[in-house]
Amino acid sequence: MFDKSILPTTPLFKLNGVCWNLASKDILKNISLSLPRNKIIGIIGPNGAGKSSLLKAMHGQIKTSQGTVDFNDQPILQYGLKDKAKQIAFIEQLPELTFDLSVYDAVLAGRLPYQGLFSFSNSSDKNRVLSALEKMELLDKVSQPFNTLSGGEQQRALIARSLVQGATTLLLDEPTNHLDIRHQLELMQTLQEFDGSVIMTIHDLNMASHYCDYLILINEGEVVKYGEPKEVLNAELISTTYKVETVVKESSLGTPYLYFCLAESDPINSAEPINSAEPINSASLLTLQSNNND
Ligand SMILES: Nc1ncnc2c1ncn2[C@@H]1O[C@H](COP(=O)(O)OP(=O)(O)OP(=O)(O)O)[C@@H](O)[C@H]1O
Repeated sequence: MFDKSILPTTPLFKLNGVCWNLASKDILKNISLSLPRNKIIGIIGPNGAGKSSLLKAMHGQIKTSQGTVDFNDQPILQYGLKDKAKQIAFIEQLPELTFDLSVYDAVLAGRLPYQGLFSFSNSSDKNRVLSALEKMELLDKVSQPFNTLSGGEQQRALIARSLVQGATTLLLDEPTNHLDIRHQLELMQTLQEFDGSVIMTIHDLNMASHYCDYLILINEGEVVKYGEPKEVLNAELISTTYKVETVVKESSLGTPYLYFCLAESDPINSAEPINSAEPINSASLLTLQSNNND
């Protein structure tokens, strides 16, 4: 659980001059960031920019070449595995997950950090698992093999495991990957309702604009811009970083909405917008969300 002695104003993560060099390649270059708690923060940038590497550095999965990563005012590399797992859940991209377990057992695995060498799960663990599955609307799948769930259901089961783990910080690597638009919206809504902090890599800039409180735009291992979506999703910055023509409009909710095309075409009138089709028209988005709540 979150350590109550930590002041709410203490950054969740503080990165100071983080560099990661591997085989003479600079994968992360001098990254300094101070990230607030209880927000949804999106890491955006082109393929190979270093988004997943940054997420792994925050989780202490890689030993950076220079600089420090502090989580709740303590170096992430000093956390023991169990202690870290009680606070942070790292959810990788789905294709790498091959649980040969039932949904129940996959979620119960979230209690491992709380168990001793010879202790087994008890009735309170069972209640936690069932309550998390209920929250994620997966109670009817409890005995189903995890591998047979749809991508969206697997993501929800992994979030249930994070809840059972007691983690108040979720680090997610491209959680919307492989999900159809409805499941993407459902997942983002679940993350909005999560009672804690969420940091995720995400490719869909319009989805990021709509759901993230802050964005970190990175390119070639460097932070290009960090701030609120309206500061980061600037046509010039996005055009330069992604090497596409970009036009930014304002959605009816006041968030940036971006149109793209390859250089020298007109982004709005060109035939094929490359990411989410026609405005993630906020009205229809909200209609869908409110339908889900019925
Ligand atoms: N373990 C590794 N060994 C060698 N190179 C690596 C390793 N991890 C990452 N890289 C390289 O670092 C760069 C950044 O990779 P990373 O996966 O962080 O990018 P990304 O922004 O998440 O990309 P994508 O959007 O394609 O998932 C890439 O050039 C990648 O090949």
